[in-house]
Amino acid sequence: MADPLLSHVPVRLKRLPHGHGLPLPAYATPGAAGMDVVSAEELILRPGARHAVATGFAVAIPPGYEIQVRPRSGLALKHGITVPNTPGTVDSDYRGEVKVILINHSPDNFPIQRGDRIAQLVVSPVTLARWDEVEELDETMRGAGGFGSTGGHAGL
Ligand SMILES: O=c1ccn([C@H]2C[C@H](O)[C@@H](COP(=O)(O)OP(=O)(O)OP(=O)(O)O)O2)c(=O)[nH]1
Ligand SMILES: [Mg+2]
Repeated sequence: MADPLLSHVPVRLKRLPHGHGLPLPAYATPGAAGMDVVSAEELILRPGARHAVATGFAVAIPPGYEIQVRPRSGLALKHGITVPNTPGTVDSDYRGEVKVILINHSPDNFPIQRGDRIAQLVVSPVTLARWDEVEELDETMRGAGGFGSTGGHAGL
């Protein structure tokens, strides 16, 4: 049988000194879209605070791809911990440490241990576009209507 990993996009990853001993980002199940990524540092995220959490590695994403940094729903639902810039964008030409920006929306301190799974990384193709500037745009049924123009939430 063909190796299923053959169809995976290879991404070069360099472990940084403070990342030694940590598991690499990994899919928790065979059908997972994101790889869980762990913290390379220990900290306490106070209520309302933000922090760019170290992951302990840098990457060279192949041209034509990006890595999206997304929150974990369990942390969001149970602890109010999310990624304020979600989806975070790691560009293919970025060679610095991958960081996970976290914010604590709960009234409680949120302690993070080294090795805790804090977010997930989705490797995704990027479509590059160019602008084709014109004087007039074609007409549509929607026109300029937006922001709830087709109807609001029941009761509003
Ligand atoms: O969650 C994130 C978001 C960004 N980055 C790194 C990789 C990315 O390639 C770089 C720049 O990110 P972005 O373009 O979102 O930030 P910016 O504020 O526009 O900074 P810059 O002017 O450096 O592009 O920062 C991360 O490590 N994690
Ligand atoms: Mg930028």
